[in-house]
Amino acid sequence: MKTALTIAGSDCSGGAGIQADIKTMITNGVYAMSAITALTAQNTTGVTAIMESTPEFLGEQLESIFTDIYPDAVKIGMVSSSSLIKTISDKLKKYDAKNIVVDPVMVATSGAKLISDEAVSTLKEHLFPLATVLTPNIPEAEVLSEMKISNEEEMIKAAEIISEKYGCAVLCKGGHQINDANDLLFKDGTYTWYNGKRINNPNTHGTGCTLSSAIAANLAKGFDLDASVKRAKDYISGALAAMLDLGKGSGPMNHAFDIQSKFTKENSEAEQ
Ligand SMILES: Nc1ncnc2c1ncn2[C@@H]1O[C@H](COP(=O)(O)OP(=O)(O)OP(=O)(O)O)[C@@H](O)[C@H]1O
Ligand SMILES: Cc1ncc(COP(=O)(O)O)c(N)n1
Repeated sequence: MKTALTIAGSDCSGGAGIQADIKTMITNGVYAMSAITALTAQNTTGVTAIMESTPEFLGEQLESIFTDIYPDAVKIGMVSSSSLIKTISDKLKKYDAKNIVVDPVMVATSGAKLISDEAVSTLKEHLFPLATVLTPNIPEAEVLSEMKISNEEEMIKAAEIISEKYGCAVLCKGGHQINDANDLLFKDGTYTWYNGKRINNPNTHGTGCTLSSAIAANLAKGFDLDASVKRAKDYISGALAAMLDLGKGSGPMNHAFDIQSKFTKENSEAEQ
């Protein structure tokens, strides 16, 4: 069985972070492992507390993983401080990690800031150059390209700037309303659109985490980047279209939409 590792923060409410990543990796057919960068106390309405891992403890987690079950792909999500980012880049280099998907998580859907300003420059210097693909949303792509994005041409330009600056592919995600949930992959000087149909679902907590983990899982299985993005896009569309509605704020998606039918009959029997 192929294996994937998520290096990210825990979301105790289960919709984003490590929890979303593990659900996504399992349902995309790989064995999932996790190295936790921080514990968050959060739910669908917001983040109330963050407790970071120490760099030493994060380093120990990564040593345990890489010296035993080598990951075929690595996804990196919320990493809030420079020392944690440096620990990750040191270990990825030490173990020659492959298929690295970096989701530059900066702000949660609920509005909470998940990274310090100093850490953004450390991400750029130490982690982005190791990435196979970066997956910024539009606000993150604006920060990284230092330009405003208000149409598709500007999305292409921003992705090109980021790709050239860091020498990796860039998937600029269009979930933030510019178009119909169309994402742009800029790679090797050219671009491809991955068109999605906007699903009228207000519950989008964890979409970024889920998409990047689905890409990592498919890279782990041996698909190339284009095929992995296409498969990840199909997966997230299915998870959103399942219209799960939990919590008081922007709720989580149904990561298990594909296997849920197996349980539908017994769940409804149990409810009666
Ligand atoms: N309403 C929607 N319908 C269909 N696809 C969507 C919708 N919202 C987001 N997506 C898709 O979800 C993926 C994540 O995009 P988005 O821009 O929301 O990322 P993000 O902002 O990093 O996510 P997060 O909300 O987790 O921070 C993209 O493939 C995007 O096109
Ligand atoms: C631990 C953790 N990692 C990432 C996110 C971003 O996800 P979203 O923007 O969908 O809330 C989050 N809320 N929590």
